[in-house]
Amino acid sequence: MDIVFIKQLQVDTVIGVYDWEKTIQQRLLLDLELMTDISNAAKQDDIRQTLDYAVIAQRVIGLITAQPLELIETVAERVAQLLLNEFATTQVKVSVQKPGALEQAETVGVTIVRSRS
Ligand SMILES: Nc1nc2c(c(=O)[nH]1)N=C([C@H](O)[C@@H](O)CO)CN2
Repeated sequence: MDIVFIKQLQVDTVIGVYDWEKTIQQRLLLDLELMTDISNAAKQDDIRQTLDYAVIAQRVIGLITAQPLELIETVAERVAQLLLNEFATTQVKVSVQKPGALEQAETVGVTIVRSRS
């Protein structure tokens, strides 16, 4: 199986558990991997036969910025379900980092893998 991926997608949004976080935007960084078969697209050099990463990026940014959320876990799960529901992929890996969250760490985050059931 092949993979279409996006690394370090920057999304500025309202995210966090604490009251002070609900009035500011913070940056999330997303790594997305979508399992798919790219062989036909490659053979025919045809964007219509693969997953367009530009379309995926815009859709994911739209989803995340649509409403405030508390947990990065919720972001990861919602993004995974969107990718499985709207794009031709059987399995996705979604990592969400919140680099500003911990002063003592470069970054924090979660990674999930979800498959079409
Ligand atoms: N597992 C998680 N732990 C924490 C989260 C989270 O989303 N998932 N969020 C926070 C706060 O919002 C924090 O980022 C504020 O700096 C704390 N722990």
